[in-house]
Amino acid sequence: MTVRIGLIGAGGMGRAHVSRIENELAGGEIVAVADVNHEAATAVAEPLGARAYGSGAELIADPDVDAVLIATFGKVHAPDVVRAVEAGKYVLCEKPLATTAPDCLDILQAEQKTGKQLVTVGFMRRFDKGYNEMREVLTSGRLGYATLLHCRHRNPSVPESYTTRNMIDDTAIHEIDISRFLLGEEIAKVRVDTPRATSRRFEHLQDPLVLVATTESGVLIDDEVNVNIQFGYSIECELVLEAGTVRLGDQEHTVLRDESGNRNAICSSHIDRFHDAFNQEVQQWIRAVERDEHAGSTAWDGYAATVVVDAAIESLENGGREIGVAMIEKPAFYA
Ligand SMILES: NC(=O)c1ccc[n+]([C@@H]2O[C@H](COP(=O)([O-])OP(=O)(O)OC[C@H]3O[C@@H](n4cnc5c(N)ncnc54)[C@H](O)[C@@H]3O)[C@@H](O)[C@H]2O)c1
Ligand SMILES: O[C@H]1[C@H](O)[C@@H](O)[C@H](O)[C@@H](O)[C@H]1O
Repeated sequence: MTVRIGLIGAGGMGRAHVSRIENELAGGEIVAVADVNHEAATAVAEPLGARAYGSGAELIADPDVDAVLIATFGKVHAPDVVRAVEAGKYVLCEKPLATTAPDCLDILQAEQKTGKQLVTVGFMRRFDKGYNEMREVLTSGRLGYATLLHCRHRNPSVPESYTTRNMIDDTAIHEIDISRFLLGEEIAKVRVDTPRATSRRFEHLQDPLVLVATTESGVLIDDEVNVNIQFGYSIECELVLEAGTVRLGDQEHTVLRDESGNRNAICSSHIDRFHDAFNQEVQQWIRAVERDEHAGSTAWDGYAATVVVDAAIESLENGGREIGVAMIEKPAFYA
């Protein structure tokens, strides 16, 4: 069976997913594309012989769409996720699931009503080889339990429209999710530190930021979010255990050695750094939809990350005060 996929959001991420589904992965085809910018939808749809729509609602109602891939702006994800779920369609929604906890709760409620897990959140780092090896070191128990997790999320630059809030709800959300994935527990409290700002930023940005979070068992997580580092895209992570440490290895496949020394190439964005993880994520989702099964992170994971984002933003707005993360009790549906 070929899974007939409808894409909502024909921007950078949407087009990257179309390219992987059409050229690199098996088992899926794009049959419809929706974007509020109808021209953008048509430009992606036409070469594929797919239908173009001006809204997610029309695309979700199309009976030829088996499953929905959402790559619109985070703050507009929720209504389309709810519509897709109510239509009984599997949905892979780019991160964040939604930008507020109430929007995430609407999704959790809609999904539970169907009695079936239909929502996957695009936390693609969960498919990265390095993070999975780190997790294996922790779960094997051979180095004891975790005490600290050091993370760095560095982007070369961001557009002027990018806000300080986005540094948390769009960028740090990756570390919030991967910390939960690695450590297997929830984050209990968080604060945001604001060091001296770089001159290489737009004036309105508080860049860099450091999120300092503590998990339920007391593991301390520090996450440097630095979105104007200039030199490239650099994601680092080190887990400290009782009897050793494990960190993500070098991001590139080769190291060049010549008269200038040893060096490897620098990634330029999430597209090259997480190419394999994105492919794994989308391929596993397509295969799972074929089998009528859920794959990847759940709507609960989307909610759990967003409540930490909310607490971090509250901290930022209150001079870096530590804020407790207020979560609902996890429904048995997501156990
Ligand atoms: N996993 C990752 O590492 C990663 C990387 C980049 C972006 N993303 C996520 O992908 C999503 C899209 O990001 P992007 O960089 O492609 O943004 P983008 O601005 O390039 O594209 C977004 C598109 O959505 C369309 N759109 C906006 N609101 C809409 C609506 N209500 N209905 C239909 N179309 C609508 C816009 O017209 C635009 O074409 C975001 O959620 C972002 O966080 C994830
Ligand atoms: O590092 C990038 C960057 O911070 C983007 O703004 C975000 O949308 C991506 O998801 C992330 O991988």
